Amino acid sequence: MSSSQSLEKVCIIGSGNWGTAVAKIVGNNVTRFPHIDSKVMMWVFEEQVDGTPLTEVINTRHENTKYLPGIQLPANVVAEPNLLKAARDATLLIFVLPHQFIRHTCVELRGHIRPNAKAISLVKGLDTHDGGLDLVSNVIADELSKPSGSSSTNGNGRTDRLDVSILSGANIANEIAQEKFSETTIGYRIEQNGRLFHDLFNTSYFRVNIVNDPSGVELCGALKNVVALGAGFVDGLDLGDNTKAAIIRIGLMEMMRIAQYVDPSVRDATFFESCGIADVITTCYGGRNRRIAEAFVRTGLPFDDLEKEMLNGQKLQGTSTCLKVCQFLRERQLSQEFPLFTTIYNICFQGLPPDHITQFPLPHLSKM
Ligand SMILES: NC(=O)C1=CN([C@@H]2O[C@H](COP(=O)(O)OP(=O)(O)OC[C@H]3O[C@@H](n4cnc5c(N)ncnc54)[C@H](O)[C@@H]3O)[C@@H](O)[C@H]2O)C=CC1
Ligand SMILES: O=C(CO)COP(=O)(O)O
Repeated sequence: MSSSQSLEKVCIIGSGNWGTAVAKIVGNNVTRFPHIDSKVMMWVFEEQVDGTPLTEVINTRHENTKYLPGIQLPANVVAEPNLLKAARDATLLIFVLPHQFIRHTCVELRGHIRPNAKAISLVKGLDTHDGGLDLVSNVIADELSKPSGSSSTNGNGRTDRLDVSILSGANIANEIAQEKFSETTIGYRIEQNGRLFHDLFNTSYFRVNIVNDPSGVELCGALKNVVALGAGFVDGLDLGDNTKAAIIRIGLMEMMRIAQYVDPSVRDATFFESCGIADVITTCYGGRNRRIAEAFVRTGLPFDDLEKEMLNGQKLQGTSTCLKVCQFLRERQLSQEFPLFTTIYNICFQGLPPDHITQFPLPHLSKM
């Protein structure tokens, strides 16, 4: 095997606001490691920007003018519109797409990734499966480890399950792209892979901590987006900081309990990592879910219209996560135990007036 074949090779699957900020970090970091190829492939869902393909804009200007304007990318980040071409040589796959695009992207990739590939998901959202909630990391592992045809191996020539770590934290992409200090959390199943991804992402301004609680890290990232909608309603109603702090506190308590219903192995301690309380706070102050929920109250327009008008192609993750989580709770007769999540759902989807955000009954304390 030649030395270039034995190098780890990185492919970033996604090129939105966070995907592009991450490309800057990873593109710079790989040049420090002799065992990692310095070329970083980035799959771009192709679109025209002022009449030019976005991939061409990125590869000539080294800037994603649509999703992360004003930030220079390292020249070793190569934008590629063909998914299979982007990922075919990669041993380190970084998934950073809005959650609604994950499954079909993985189905397209099935049978086309390297047998020794490892993955990490930066996606904050959830999927559904047979009436239950499915973690995005499971969707990625399931879809990319499924047998194709009757072969005893799967289409990628691998017999084992793809290992998928999780990265999630208080990480507003624009701030990190400007190298403002923040922390993040990697949840690993296989410690060696957690350490490998730690090295790929860690910088002086983006401090990575690794924990052996992948489901906890992932559920934090998905569920906090629902709490952020509640914070946006508070802002839209001009209710002030004490009310927002209450929403954050109650939201965190409900997140911890929902996580237990989804995966009882989730650890409470994970909620005190960057992926937990810190991400709830940052998203409830600076995130897109908060901003659109505030506009929902002030304008009365539907979320879909506001997303199109205000986000320039970026995607909201909170509303569809709220729908899936509250359906999961309802089917298990658990809604009454989660009054904040249920109220947010009723405001988003059932026409409940937003001022009900502070009018829900408190659950019995012994249940918290
Ligand atoms: N933006 C942020 O500050 C952060 C985002 N995240 C999470 O990262 C994930 C990705 O978010 P962003 O990078 O911000 O994306 P984004 O919301 O900025 O951009 C949307 C992306 O979806 C792509 N897209 C549109 N239609 C598609 C299709 N049919 N198939 C595949 N891709 C399609 C667009 O090309 C674009 O790259 C989300 O789960 C988000 O919650 C996590 C931390 C921070
Ligand atoms: O996840 C985020 C910050 O950690 C970004 O949240 P929004 O998607 O609400 O902008």
